[in-house]
Order: sequence, then structure tokens, then C-alpha cells
Amino acid sequence: MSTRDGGNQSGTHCHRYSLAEIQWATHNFDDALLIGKGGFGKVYKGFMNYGATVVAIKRLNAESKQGAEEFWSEIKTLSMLRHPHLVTLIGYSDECEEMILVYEYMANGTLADHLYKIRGKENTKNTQHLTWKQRLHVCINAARELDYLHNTGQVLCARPPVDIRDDADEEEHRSLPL
Ligand SMILES: Nc1ncnc2c1ncn2[C@@H]1O[C@H](COP(=O)(O)OP(=O)(O)OP(=O)(O)O)[C@@H](O)[C@H]1O
Repeated sequence: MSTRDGGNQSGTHCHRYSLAEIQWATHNFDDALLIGKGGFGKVYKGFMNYGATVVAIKRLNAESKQGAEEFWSEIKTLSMLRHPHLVTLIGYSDECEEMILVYEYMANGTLADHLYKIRGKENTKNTQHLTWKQRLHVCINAARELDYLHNTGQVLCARPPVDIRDDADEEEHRSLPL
């Protein structure tokens, strides 16, 4: 494991971006590219590889309760995991006291966007209403992901994921509680 100055403190193959690359990708953290805000800080849509790759860039807010420990822990853990249902951590930047994480971009919104979408309301993220059967499949896949995380992918990673877009037979699952 190299030192922080030496680059990859995570001890993994996660890519270390320069701050200049992150600034280029986010048009210098332009609010027009802001796509969300979480416990870590602001999340921007970004463009890597001269615009060819769309990514989500999380920039730690100085006031965030999550700090350096969580930042390095996220890098160490996520950069070693690959699963079709887990967002991929592409890289990070720690230049100039910044703590920035770069993820693959999820164009279809979050699970919450889909679970809580209410019919008839404005649908800015173009989410589709999920049937009860699809919601059940989401629960099963979430349980598989948790198992994968706890068992480092040894057992269930090889299983094909359940297709949550299977919208067969909604009626028989209508009485299921959420
Ligand atoms: N990989 C991504 N692709 C697209 N949008 C994303 C991505 N990651 C985050 N977002 C957007 O940014 C918002 C905030 O995400 P973030 O993960 O920081 O917050 P969170 O889910 O509340 O997690 P926490 O507060 O526990 O860090 C999300 O609701 C989503 O709209």
C-alpha cells in the first residue's frame, strides 16, 4: 500500500484522477451539472475521456459528517467489488485536500425514484411504475447483493440476476404489502 502522497492509498486498482481532470469533467463543478445531494456532499454529472464516458462525481462537502475514514473505506471496499446490481466505483481524486469519488452514471435514476414514483405525478426522471412482481424481484435482488457484499461474491455472484423489468401478472401480487 502506498502513501497518500504516493497515490493509491486504497491499495487497489481504482483510478486516481487529478483535480484538473475532475474540474474538466464537471465544468469546474458547474451547478448546471448537479444531479443530487447526499450525506457525502454534492453529486455532479461528469464527462470523462473527452466526453465519451458519462460518470457521477461525488464531492465531499467540508461540513459533511462523513470524512476521510469513510472516503478511503468506500474506495477500498467498492473498488474490489464487481456485481451487475452494484454501482461501479471508477476512481477518486484526493488532490488539494479534496475528497472526490467517481462512479458509473446511472441514467435511469435511483431505486427510490422507481419505488416511490406515484402515477400521475410529473415524472422528471422518466421512471416507470413498478408492478408488485417487479418490487418483489427488487427485494430478492437486494438480498442477493447484501449476501454478495457479506460473502465477497463467492457464492451468489455467479447466479443470473432477476430481471426487474419482467412485468408479468401484476394482479396476483396486488395484495402484497410494500
Ligand atoms: N451513480 C449515480 N448515477 C446517477 N445519479 C447518482 C449516482 N449517485 C448518486 N446520484 C444522485 O445523487 C443523489 C445523492 O446520492 P448520494 O449517494 O450522495 O446520496 P444518498 O443516496 O442519500 O447516500 P448517502 O447520504 O448515504 O451518502 C442520488 O439521489 C441520485 O439522484
